[in-house]
Amino acid sequence: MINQYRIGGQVGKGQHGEVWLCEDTTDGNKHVAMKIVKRTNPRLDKLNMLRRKPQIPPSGHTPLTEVISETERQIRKEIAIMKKCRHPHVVKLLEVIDDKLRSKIYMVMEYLGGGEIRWKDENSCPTLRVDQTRRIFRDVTLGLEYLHYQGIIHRDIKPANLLWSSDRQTVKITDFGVSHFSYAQHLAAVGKDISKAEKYKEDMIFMDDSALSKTAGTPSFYAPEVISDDQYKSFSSDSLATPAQSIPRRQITKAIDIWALGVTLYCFLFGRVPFDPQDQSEFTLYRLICDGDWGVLETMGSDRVPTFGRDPPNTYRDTEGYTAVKLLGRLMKKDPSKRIGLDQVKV
Ligand SMILES: Nc1ncnc2c1ncn2[C@@H]1O[C@H](COP(=O)(O)OP(=O)(O)OP(=O)(O)O)[C@@H](O)[C@H]1O
Repeated sequence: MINQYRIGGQVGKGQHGEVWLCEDTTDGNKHVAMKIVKRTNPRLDKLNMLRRKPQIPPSGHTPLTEVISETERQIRKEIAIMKKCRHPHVVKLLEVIDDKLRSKIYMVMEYLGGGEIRWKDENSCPTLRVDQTRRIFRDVTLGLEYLHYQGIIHRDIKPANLLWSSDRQTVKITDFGVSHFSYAQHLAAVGKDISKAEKYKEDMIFMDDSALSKTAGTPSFYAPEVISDDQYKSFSSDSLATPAQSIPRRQITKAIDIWALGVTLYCFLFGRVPFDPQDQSEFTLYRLICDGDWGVLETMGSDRVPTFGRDPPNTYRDTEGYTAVKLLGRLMKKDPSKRIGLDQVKV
């Protein structure tokens, strides 16, 4: 037992901790999910320290106990972001238990008993019908629209982070492990001026937009602007003449989630990722994402709805295939400024 929660079986394991199914004995033994994370992870802490500059250096007044590890900082950020979220298509954080004695943090969340979305079979054929994909896509779009309105960039939208509710009627966005809260983006979303902002002052620790320039998420779902010049361009032949430092870094915005939503939709419709290098190398993957095109199979979904190809003629305008391929094209526009917005996606 941890407080009122009776621990059952393990449902998953992530980079930072394990997720367990629990019963809330004060609420009719209702199922909840508990993510148990250690406050420190020496291996990850060391790796992260190498990757980033400290954001808030401990001052002479900072007690030693307040100097938190990199792992704990990430967990606190994840918790702060989840606390902001109350939406039918975003996993709900119910409670946080801080166990200082065991140096652990327990995150109690609503239990999404339907598990991960199965979108391909062993032959990489799609397992979802087009109407099922449409429903899932609608749920994710609404959840993502809410996150962006809150100023949250998820940064790891992919099928594995979309879980079914127990009744399999609803899909919810989960895993805020690499998400970012930007006060500036929140104000922009609600149409306010940053200089007049007083609220959220306690979130200063999470507002450093420079952290956005660090690559995070899952490579197959990276948007072109996420692939930093030092990862791709500095190794490309052009860069022999142009040092990587001289190429300006592109701004990372919520548009990276829209791209990842496009890759996710592609996975659901075709049972494979749009950019899949034969040599399995990360460099080729980055090149394909930045400069390559994606293919369209003749049919989409397990019900094999015709697509009419990559650039279907207007005569197919009223078909589902035409609409889906056009939508994929607008979601996966290489230039983030030309990428479709969620308001148009909904239309
Ligand atoms: N609220 C939940 N309800 C049911 N299962 C969940 C819930 N949250 C997570 N899981 C399951 O537990 C697994 C581990 O989740 P967790 O978020 O810790 O790790 P992850 O998705 O691998 O991310 P990371 O390694 O970045 O922390 C997930 O794959 C998911 O299947």
